[in-house]
Amino acid sequence: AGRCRDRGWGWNRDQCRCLPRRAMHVPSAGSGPTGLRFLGQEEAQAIDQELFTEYKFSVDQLMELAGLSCATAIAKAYPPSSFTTSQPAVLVVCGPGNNGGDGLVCARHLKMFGYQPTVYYPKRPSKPLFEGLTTQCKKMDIPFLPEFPAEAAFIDELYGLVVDAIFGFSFKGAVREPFGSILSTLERVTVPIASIDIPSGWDVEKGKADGLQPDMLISLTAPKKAAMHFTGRYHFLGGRFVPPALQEKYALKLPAYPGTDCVLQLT
Ligand SMILES: NC(=O)C1=CN([C@@H]2O[C@H](COP(=O)(O)OP(=O)(O)OC[C@H]3O[C@@H](n4cnc5c(N)ncnc54)[C@H](O)[C@@H]3O)[C@@H](O)[C@H]2O)[C@H](O)CC1
Ligand SMILES: [K+]
Repeated sequence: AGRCRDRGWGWNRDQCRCLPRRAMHVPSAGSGPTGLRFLGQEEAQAIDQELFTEYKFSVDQLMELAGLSCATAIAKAYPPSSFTTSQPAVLVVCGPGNNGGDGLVCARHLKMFGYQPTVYYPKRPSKPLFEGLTTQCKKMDIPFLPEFPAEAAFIDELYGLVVDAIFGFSFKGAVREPFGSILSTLERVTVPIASIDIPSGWDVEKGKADGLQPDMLISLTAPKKAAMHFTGRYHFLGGRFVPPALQEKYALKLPAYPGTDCVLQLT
């Protein structure tokens, strides 16, 4: 089981054993077991835009629901009692866009749920939304790291989980600094990584075979095509805010969320 934590290895639920990730089954078509659709990058952005322009949601409304979904999914997969560190310490790494905003909301809810989150947020947009979310975290006594840990081993020692909120569905091209160095350190950590919406550094449609291999993926609204290449243990769907007419327009075929839950476990 120790090998399962090694980079390049993961738990295969079908065969109930650890396997090299490259040997695992990768679905080939554009739809998953429930028939739900995997979105392309432009389609994900179009749905996002329509939620704001046609359906009149505000970004902070949807971000709050997205971040709450992420914290809820994390609490289901990694309850505080499962941490081997003295405290349920979580490192939340936030990027410069809305994916990073989801990370800040997630950190705040994790704190409410009894975790000890620490945020690293190197590129902060000077917009009231992100400034407000940062202040909310600070006023909840969530520490912000001035520098990223230089060694993956420091992260393994101090934290039981890393939340990857660096890039979401708008990521394009080669990773620019400082995120290239951050991602190469994260690729070497052995504690589980939970990625929000897309494993950061992955092409939104094609994935990245030699990139970050998170243990958990929380797809928001609907999984993007990259999710077909996800081989970690937990895949959750969150962001239960898409009105039925919009679900129908984009033929999302979302599975039914259980009761009043804001997340649904896909695998
Ligand atoms: N409808 C929904 O499901 C909602 C999802 N949310 C979350 O929002 C992100 C998408 O947010 P967006 O701001 O459009 O983009 P990103 O966060 O993915 O990143 C943009 C940010 O990153 C920079 N960037 C892009 N490519 C690179 C690169 N190669 N190197 C370095 N930097 C790069 C870019 O300049 C921008 O600054 C979605 O995934 C969800 O997580 C909303 O919270 C709610 C609605
Ligand atoms: K991410």
